[in-house]
Formats: sequence, structure tokens, C-alpha cells
Amino acid sequence: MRHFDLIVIGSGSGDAVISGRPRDWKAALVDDAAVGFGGTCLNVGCIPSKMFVYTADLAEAAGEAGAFGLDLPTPAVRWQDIRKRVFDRIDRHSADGLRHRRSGGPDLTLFEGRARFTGPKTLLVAGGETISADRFVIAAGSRPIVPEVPGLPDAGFLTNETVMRVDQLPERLIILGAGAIAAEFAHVFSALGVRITVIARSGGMLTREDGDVSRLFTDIARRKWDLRERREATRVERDGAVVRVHLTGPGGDEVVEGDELLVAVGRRSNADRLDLPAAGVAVHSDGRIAVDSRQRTNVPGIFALGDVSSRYQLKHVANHEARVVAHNLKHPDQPIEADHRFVPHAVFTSPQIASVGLTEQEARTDGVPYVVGKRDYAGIAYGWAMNDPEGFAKILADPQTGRLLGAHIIGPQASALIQPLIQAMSLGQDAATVARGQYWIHPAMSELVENALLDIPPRTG
Ligand SMILES: Cc1cc2nc3c(=O)[nH]c(=O)nc-3n(C[C@H](O)[C@H](O)[C@H](O)COP(=O)(O)OP(=O)(O)OC[C@H]3O[C@@H](n4cnc5c(N)ncnc54)[C@H](O)[C@@H]3O)c2cc1C
Ligand SMILES: NC(=O)c1ccc[n+]([C@@H]2O[C@H](COP(=O)([O-])OP(=O)(O)OC[C@H]3O[C@@H](n4cnc5c(N)ncnc54)[C@H](O)[C@@H]3O)[C@@H](O)[C@H]2O)c1
Repeated sequence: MRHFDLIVIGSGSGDAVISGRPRDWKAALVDDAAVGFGGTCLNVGCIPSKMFVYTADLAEAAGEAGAFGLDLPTPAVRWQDIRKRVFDRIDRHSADGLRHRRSGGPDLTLFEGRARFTGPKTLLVAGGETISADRFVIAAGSRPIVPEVPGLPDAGFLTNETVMRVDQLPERLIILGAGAIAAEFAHVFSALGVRITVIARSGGMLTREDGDVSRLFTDIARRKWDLRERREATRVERDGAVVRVHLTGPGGDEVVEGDELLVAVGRRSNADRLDLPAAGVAVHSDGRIAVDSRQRTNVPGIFALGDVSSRYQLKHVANHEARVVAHNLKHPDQPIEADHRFVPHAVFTSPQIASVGLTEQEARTDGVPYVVGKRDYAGIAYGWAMNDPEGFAKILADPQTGRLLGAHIIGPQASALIQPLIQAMSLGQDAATVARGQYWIHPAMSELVENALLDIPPRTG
């Protein structure tokens, strides 16, 4: 049996652990390239989706240029070229990564294909070989959840793994789900001229965001798309080129029709495909591998990171956890802990959304005292320049100390604007210090954040 110092399962964020291993270790990387070498973010997630979002933002801006006195023609959409720009780059990067790892040198072996545990420290890889190691890092990611709706498998459907590579733009796209993937792809495809129907189980879209943000986004979505709220899909059928989704909701039964159906109802950990009981690795009730603050599983020497174990399915979290694991492998006597205190996220839809920390509803439910500062883009000079009528920044702070508890922005460049607030929370700065302790460039968009901070009532402590 070939034995290694370290085996990493997963070429997404796990690849960084391979790069950061001690130089004298004999290591193996195992990956089935189910979505392409390099994992989800590179091949079917963050990166290509944001490249499409940028194109969609341009198309949308062209459509809105009339309000600025510019009468531009409706953009002619060359889908094949849009797709080519994205995947020429993505596929080259993935292929380069694979080539690099295939020629990894004497100390690195790449095993291509799906692996599963056969014992506490033994792994069965493709081709029937069993390999073993002193240490394992499980970075096996997650996959789309496919809900059990009668007729769905036969009707055929898209997921984030396939929707970006369709050969033709559909005229009508139905999206099942109303979360991050739904919001981003509804924007992408509607900006390119596709008619969108979104099927939401609850009364709104992005309902985990702060209530004010979710309500505004839902209002905007209702204006742009056919948003069916409080609906359950009961059956799916395909009739030639048409896909029909049967729904039940407050108004009774109804049917929506489209050319394609995108399923975006969440993602589940790939832990169930690893035969973890053979290794004795414990999982949570939702299937994620259980880890402690040092990213250790219950089995000594086996670590896990990223979507396979994290309650945050976000690439910056997976990267952070990979750094923690790499450190703890190298320095077992000086271990560090993962910092999940202030995990931000952004939804790259239109308008953009970004968030960190407590939402107002969470603060209320948890009984956390708070005050709010809130300012509109419409109230800052750059907001006038952009004609933004609805977006805002909202900040929650501790009334006594002025420390930030949460921040939520909906509007242009929200994902970049929020960074000083993430920094303030991470470094424990209070609102007045952040607002008054530095210059804010005039008349930049960042004045939105400055003004929201200044809107927070003076601290009482
Ligand atoms: C459409 C979409 C957009 C997203 N956008 C963003 C965004 O804008 N920002 C953000 O922060 N996050 C975003 N995410 C989330 C982000 O992509 C994930 O959190 C991140 O990629 C997870 O990385 P990972 O290393 O845990 O898993 P992955 O990158 O999925 O890597 C896991 C690897 O392990 C392999 N594997 C699994 N099981 C086995 C096995 N048994 N044997 C061998 N190999 C195996 C898989 O094939 C895969 O290559 C997005 C996700 C999606 C789907
Ligand atoms: N910009 C980003 O950071 C980004 C973008 C896309 C995806 N992601 C990551 O990928 C993950 C998965 O995205 P997602 O949009 O699939 O999940 P999500 O959890 O964001 O949203 C899932 C949606 O599906 C609905 N839903 C759940 N089960 C359903 C069912 N059986 N029938 C109908 N609707 C159902 C939920 O109510 C919700 O609206 C996200 O949690 C996020 O972490 C991140």
C-alpha cells in the first residue's frame, strides 16, 4: 500500500493546502474533477458567474442610459461570444492547474477519480488502489440539492453546473428557488433579454438578508420578473421544447411555462459520498463534517474545510479555513483557530447586496440592544450622478459602545463599499472612530458609508 504524509481530497480550496505543505512531505491530491479541476468556485461558481454578471451589468446599464440623455440601441446579445469570453479563460486556468498537479514531481501524486474511505486512515481511489496517510484533509465541497418533485428528473433541468454553458439563450427561464443563485442568474439572464419566472417558497427573495434589504430587493424583483411567492412545485413535465412547472400556492393551483428550468434550492455537503463511517468521522445532522475551531474532525489527523464542513458556503471562508489547516499541519504545537466572527457575503445581482454581522431581525430575536444608522444613495452626490433612487446602507451598532454589530448595503458596488465596515467590526472599532478618524474622499460613493456611520445616534456608554 502506498503511504503518504498527507492526502488532500478536493482540488478546490484543498489545493492551497497542497501548496502550503512542508517541503519534505510526500503528499497526494485526490480529485474527481466532477465540475472540472479546481473545484466549484473556478469552474461552476463564483468566478464564471461574476464574469457573466459583469456582462449583464453592462447590458442593463445600456438599457438605462436613456435616463442620462443617451439613447443607445438595445444591445444585440451574442451569447456564444459572451460564453466564450468566460470559459476560454476559466477552462484554460483549470487545464493549467491540472497539468501543473499532474507533473507534481516526486513528492506529489495526483489521483484522478472519486475516492472513499475504507478505514480510519485508508482511502480507495479510482482504479482500485488503496492508499494511506498519516494526515488527511477533506475538502470535498458541496453539490446542488435536487428536490423531490415528481417529473423533475425526466423533464430535465439545469443547475449552476450547466446553466452557464447552455448552447442557446432560452427565451423563457424558470428558476426554482429564491436565494443567492436565483438572484444572480435571474439578473444575468434577464439583462440578456430572457424572460424570468422565479418560484419562491416564502414571501420574497433573499429572505435571510436584513428585512429592509430583502423587502426592497423583492419589490424590485416583482417589477422585473414574474415572481411567484409562497408557491410549492408539485410536478414538472416537459412537452417538446416547453417545460411546465405545476405550482400550488395561496391562490390555488397554477402552471408556469418556460424553455429551461434552473434548480437553485441550496447545496449539500459531499461528505455522504466519502464513506465516512469507515473512517469514523462524525457529521452534523445536515450532513456536514463536524470540525472544531482548528478545523479538526473527531478523528486525530483528519481535518476538513470548506463547503464539506462549513456552515458558510463561501469561497473566502473556504480559503480562510485552508490557511488555518495549512498552518496547523505545519505547526501542531502552535495551532491557530478559524475566525468565523464576522463573515461577510455579497450577492452579485442587481442591485448588488452586501452584508456582515447581525441583521435587524436577528438582533431583535436575540435580544441584542442596537441603534441604527441608515442613509440612501440618493442622499450622496455620487448617488445623484448615478440616479440611484432606492439603494441604502444600514448599520447596526451597540448603543453603549458604538461598536458595529452589522452592516447591510443594497445598491451599486455594495460588495466593495462594505469593506471598511467589515474591517471596523474585525478590528473592534466604534462607529464614531471609523466615521471621524479618517478622510472620506468627496464626492465618492464611499460617502454613503460615512453618512450611515454619522447617522448612528451618539453612544451612551
Ligand atoms: C453559482 C455559484 C456562485 C457562487 N458565488 C460565490 C461568490 O460570489 N462568492 C463566494 O464567496 N462564494 C461563492 N460561491 C460558493 C463557493 O463556490 C464555494 O463556497 C467554494 O467553491 C467551496 O470550495 P470547496 O473547496 O469547499 O469545494 P470545491 O471547490 O467544490 O472543491 C471540492 C472538490 O472535491 C472534489 N470531490 C468531491 N468529492 C470527492 C471524492 N469523493 N473524491 C474525489 N474528489 C472529490 C470535487 O469534485 C471538487 O473538485 C458560489 C457557488 C455557486 C454554486
Ligand atoms: N455571491 C455569493 O456569495 C454566492 C452566489 C451564489 C451561491 N452562493 C453559495 O451557494 C449556496 C447555494 O446557493 P442557492 O441559491 O442554491 O441556495 P440558498 O440557500 O441561497 O437559497 C435557496 C433557496 O431555495 C429555496 N428552497 C429550498 N428548498 C426548496 C424547495 N424544496 N423548493 C423550492 N424552493 C426551495 C429557499 O427558500 C431559498 O430561497 C449559497 O448558500 C451560497 O453560500 C454564494
